Amino acid sequence: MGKAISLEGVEKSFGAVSALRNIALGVDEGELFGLIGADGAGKTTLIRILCTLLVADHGKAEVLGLDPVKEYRSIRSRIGYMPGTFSLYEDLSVEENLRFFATVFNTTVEENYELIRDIYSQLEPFRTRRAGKLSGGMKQKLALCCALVHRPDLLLLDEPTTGVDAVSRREFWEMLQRLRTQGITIVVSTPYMDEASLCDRVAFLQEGSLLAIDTPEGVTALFTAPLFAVRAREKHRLLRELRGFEHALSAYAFGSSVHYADRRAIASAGEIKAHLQSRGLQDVMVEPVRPGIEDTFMALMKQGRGEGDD
Ligand SMILES: Nc1ncnc2c1ncn2[C@@H]1O[C@H](COP(=O)(O)OP(=O)(O)OP(=O)(O)O)[C@@H](O)[C@H]1O
Repeated sequence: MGKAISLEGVEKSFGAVSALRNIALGVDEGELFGLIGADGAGKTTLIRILCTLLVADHGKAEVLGLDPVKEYRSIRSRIGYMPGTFSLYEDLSVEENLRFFATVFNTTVEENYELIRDIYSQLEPFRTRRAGKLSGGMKQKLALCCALVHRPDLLLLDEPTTGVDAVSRREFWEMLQRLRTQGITIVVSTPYMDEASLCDRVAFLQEGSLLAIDTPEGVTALFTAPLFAVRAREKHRLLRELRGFEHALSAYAFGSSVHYADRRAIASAGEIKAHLQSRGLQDVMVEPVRPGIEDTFMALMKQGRGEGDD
């Protein structure tokens, strides 16, 4: 299988800020690839380099086998890009926006209708409505249609689900899964760690550095410490006590419980419970849990900040 994207030693700085440091990654054709990272991690910078809107300071980049500097025109005609902020014409209707993007790419909505039919059918009832008057979820769907209308080989989506409600978020990912089966390579950035598990592979970025790149299962396998879900009546105190426990590797709030990782190879729930009770905590419950992708990201972030097990 060919590579849709290949980066080696890519660097980008803005003044004193290193937005990307020594990035090496490859994305296979047909992959659904996630770029996961918090605000400021470098996701937007990376996507802008891939869609030829920014030039890297150093390193080698290839997009669809082409050079983003010398062959930016060819790349632009073969990619679909959805920026993080709403970029459509708010004064044009749904239908007019779509026709506009089709015309810019020398095609027609009819020519590639099959590709967008699923998504566009949900927008059809609002086709004469101005884009600016659509709900957040509907705006995202229209932006996706506009990015797809010329049947790109590579789709670059910058935080498409940020600020979108949970139902629209799920629907959006279902759309991406369907698009992948149509042979389109998709790179999608997100600050939501739970979305990582929906990708074929993910790259995890922190402060411009790549901390891990693997399948969701591969990332999860990096977490090897004994892990427990712990509850008690006073959650804040529980967190403090767990962090202060002499064997603690880490403890962080996780939904309604606290996930506690122990730095020893083997640790027992009974011992941790007894310790917390001896510290005066009430209604303590401790049970072993399997690490998920979010646990691994939390651990990688901690190591990335130099707070790893020392
Ligand atoms: N044009 C610019 N001028 C100066 N600094 C910039 C510029 N663009 C990005 N940065 C800085 O580079 C770093 C990476 O930013 P980037 O936008 O790529 O991160 P991100 O992961 O996309 O996060 P966000 O969700 O906030 O967009 C940040 O520290 C940001 O402030």
